Amino acid sequence: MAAVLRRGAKFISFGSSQLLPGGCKHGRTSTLSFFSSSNRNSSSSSKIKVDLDGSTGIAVVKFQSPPVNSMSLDFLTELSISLEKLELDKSCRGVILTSGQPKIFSAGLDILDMYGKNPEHYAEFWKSVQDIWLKLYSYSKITIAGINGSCPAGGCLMAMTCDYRIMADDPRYRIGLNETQLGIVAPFWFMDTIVNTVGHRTAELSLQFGLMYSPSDALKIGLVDQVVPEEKVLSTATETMTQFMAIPDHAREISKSMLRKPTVDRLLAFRDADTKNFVSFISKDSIQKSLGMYLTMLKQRKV
Ligand SMILES: CCCCC/C=C/C(=O)SCCNC(=O)CCNC(=O)[C@H](O)C(C)(C)COP(=O)(O)OP(=O)(O)OC[C@H]1O[C@@H](n2cnc3c(N)ncnc32)[C@H](O)[C@@H]1OP(=O)(O)O
Repeated sequence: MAAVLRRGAKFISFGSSQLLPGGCKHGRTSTLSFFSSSNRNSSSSSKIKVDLDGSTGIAVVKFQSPPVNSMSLDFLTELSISLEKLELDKSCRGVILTSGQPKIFSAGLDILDMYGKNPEHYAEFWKSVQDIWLKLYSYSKITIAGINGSCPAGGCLMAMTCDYRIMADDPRYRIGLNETQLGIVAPFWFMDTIVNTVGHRTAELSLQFGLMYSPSDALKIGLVDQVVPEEKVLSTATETMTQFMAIPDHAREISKSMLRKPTVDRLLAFRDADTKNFVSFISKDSIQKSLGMYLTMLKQRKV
């Protein structure tokens, strides 16, 4: 247990010194608004803001769940609904996922949804994690992640489901699947996703050590496709989207589907077993204790 905490503490101490600037303040806000005009269609639920430009067919989906865009059940549900609407909208051809929170793309799965709850809650939460992965990994439209901040664990998984990843060139930011550092194990479909992205050998090292990469290292191993100055993340994503859009949709879509279908089918085939595994694993006293200590450490490391 102490070893788990020490490993976790190492990541966290890297986090406080390298990932984030001092004095970072987080506001907790909630908004609900909707407007539409001839070419732009914006909607905003409390955690997800969608801005669809009808003239380009590009939708920007912005995470706005302070403080760190952690993927709670509510966040995942709202994101799933937004993505479903966009997929059905014929005027949308591509989606850019990015963050409206400074310095964070997403802190990954919300640990509070995996800690101190009952088995029914864990099952519901896990199904919503599976659902967002299934939706994004088999999404028919073009998806680009504009990674404008740190991106651990579930945040990295979400970015890896996209067709292309552009990361802000800030050496304090990190991206990777750090689960082992928390004393937990990424499920097989997280593993499949990183293997498909960076290759088997790199994924082996990455997963066992729970490595978190700087933008330049992530570029070297192919975890991200491009690193640009932070202020250019969105414009580069839009330019890249235009290049994808130059390809006939049906040919691109079928190619994507053929490449990804075996991985998607594997989770579909074992979805119930995967949920049971998660519930049983996360309910273990030792795992709950590790997560509790990790949460305490996150809170204590504040300056
Ligand atoms: C068994 C099956 C395996 C399932 C696979 C699991 C996948 C996962 O995604 S697990 C989650 C892994 N995520 C992390 O390890 C990230 C942890 N967070 C951080 O390292 C940092 O918070 C940060 C780098 C993302 C941002 O740092 P900073 O801007 O300094 O913000 P704070 O650390 O002060 O955090 C603010 C606030 O948010 C709480 N928090 C952070 N991450 C999470 C999270 N993933 N879930 C829930 N809550 C989180 C943190 O505790 C602070 O709370 P308060 O003290 O109440 O403000």
